Order: sequence, then structure tokens, then C-alpha cells
Amino acid sequence: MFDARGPLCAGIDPHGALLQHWGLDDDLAGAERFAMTMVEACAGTVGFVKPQSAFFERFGSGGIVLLERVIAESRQAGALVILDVKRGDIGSTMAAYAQAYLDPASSLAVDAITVSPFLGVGSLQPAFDLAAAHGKGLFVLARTSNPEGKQVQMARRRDGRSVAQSIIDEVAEHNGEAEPLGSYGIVLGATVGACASEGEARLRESTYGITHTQVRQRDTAHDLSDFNGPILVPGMGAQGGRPSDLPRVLGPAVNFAIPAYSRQIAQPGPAVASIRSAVEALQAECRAATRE
Ligand SMILES: O=C(O)c1cc(=O)[nH]c(=O)n1[C@@H]1O[C@H](COP(=O)(O)O)[C@@H](O)[C@H]1O
Repeated sequence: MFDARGPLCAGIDPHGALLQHWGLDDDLAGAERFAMTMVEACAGTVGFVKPQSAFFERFGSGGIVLLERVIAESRQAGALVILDVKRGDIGSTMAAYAQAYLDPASSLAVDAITVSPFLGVGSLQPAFDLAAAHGKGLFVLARTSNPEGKQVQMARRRDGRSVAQSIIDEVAEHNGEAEPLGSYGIVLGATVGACASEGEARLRESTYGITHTQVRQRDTAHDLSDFNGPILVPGMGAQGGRPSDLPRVLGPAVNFAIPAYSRQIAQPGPAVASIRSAVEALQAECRAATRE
């Protein structure tokens, strides 16, 4: 998929602000128009689409029916569907979540889902098992794109590793020696190590006595050299991440990157041709940044 269609993942997030920007009402009919236009513009050309479940759930059962349609039509158009649901619970409940999204008998079954390991990576075992049984994938949150994630994810364990690194290492174990790539990925935000502004960089320097470059190096010090799974990289575009950030954030694993854009690719809409040409331009940039 990386070679055939490129690494870019098109997020399908029927955001209230985007619906308004497209001249639509923020209701189920508006979300349907938005989501199906994004499917038409993207799913036949990109390798991966990523609907965010919350933007559909907010419309209740009608939103779930719409999500089912987005999933079915995206897969029919040849894209792999990564459903962003960030599920994570005690093992017995996790088994039910896994059944909902990874069992082909479910109308919400997709190719992969995002999962949260903060009840312990071990609590996700039923999802690993069901994914293996049905040839599906998981993306485990390791270092998220939001600034608040750092406090938990970069906390140091007694063995010196960060929490994020220990998650990366545990997921790598699940992939074992899989060739060319295991089915279990991680989520690593493109914004990691970034300062919101020059002012913030100067404030950090004067407050903590360390330069922005040092902060950035510390924040991006993930060892991905043994990681043989796909890496979902949100935080692109609207949150500030650029294709040129990918080598800095991912180092040797840059060619496993799936850079994900949601708001930025919908911005030129609602015209299908405008969305498609924006996606194609970003696809070319991401391909160049991840295949050097
Ligand atoms: O798992 C995700 O996709 C995700 C993880 C993360 O660390 N940060 C993050 O922004 N996301 C999701 O990626 C999308 C980002 O949207 P944009 O900022 O509009 O590109 C949203 O659907 C988020 O929920």
C-alpha cells in the first residue's frame, strides 16, 4: 500500500467548524454530505482513510449508520480503513470492543483501530488475539500529538525508559520477526518536540535553562530502530506537523510512517477536485519525506 498509493492517511472528521466552512448545517445530513464527499475525493487514491468515531457518534444511531457506510465505501474504493476509536479497557471488556471493530461479522469491522494502552498494554491482549485471528491491525497510542500527553508518556520508569518507549518496545514484541512489517503499529504525533511559538521556545530556555534544541532532542528520543510495524503520525497540518518533520521525529523508522491529515485536507472543500489536488500535493511531499 505504501508503494502503490503512498503513505498519506486521509482523516474523515465531520467537525462542526468544517461543516460550517463548507456551508453545511452541523447535523447528520451535513455530516453525511461531508463524509461521503471526503470518501469520493480520497478513498480511490489514498492508501489509508481514518474516520474518527466521535465525530459520527455525536449524531447517535444515525451517525453510526453513516460511519458504517463510510467504512464500506472506503474499503470498496480500495483504501484500508483505520478507525480512530482509541479504545482501552480491562481485558474482558476489551474483548467486546475488539469484536465490535475487528470481527468481520460486525457491521463496524475495519482493517485496523487505534487503541489506548493506559490500562496496561497487557489489557489489550484480546484485541491483539482477535486482530491476529482475522488479519487485522492495531495502532497503540505511544506518544500522542497533544501537548498534555507528554506528562504521562514521557514519565520515566525505574528502568530509565520513558512510558512511551516501553509501549513501543511491548508492541515491537508482538510483531516479532514479521516480514516485511508486523500488523501492530504505534501512534506517534508529528508535533513531538515542537514548540508552539518562538516565544514558548525562549520561555522554556529562560525557565529551565535548556535550549529548544535540547528539549526537542529529549522529547524525540524514542528508539525505533527495532520497531517493525507501521507508525501512524497524526498532528500533521492543522496541529503544525509538516512532512519535513517526519525524519526528525521517526529517524530510521521514517519509511514506516503513515502521516495523517484531517482538517487540512478538508479545508479546500467542498469541491471534490480541490480536495483531491490538495491531497495529491501532500501525498507527493510525504512520499518524498518518507522514501529518501
Ligand atoms: O489516534 C489519532 O488518530 C490521534 C492521535 C493523536 O495523538 N493525535 C491526534 O490528533 N489524533 C487524531 O488525529 C486527528 C487529527 O486531526 P487534524 O488535527 O485535523 O489533522 C483527530 O481525529 C485526532 O483525534
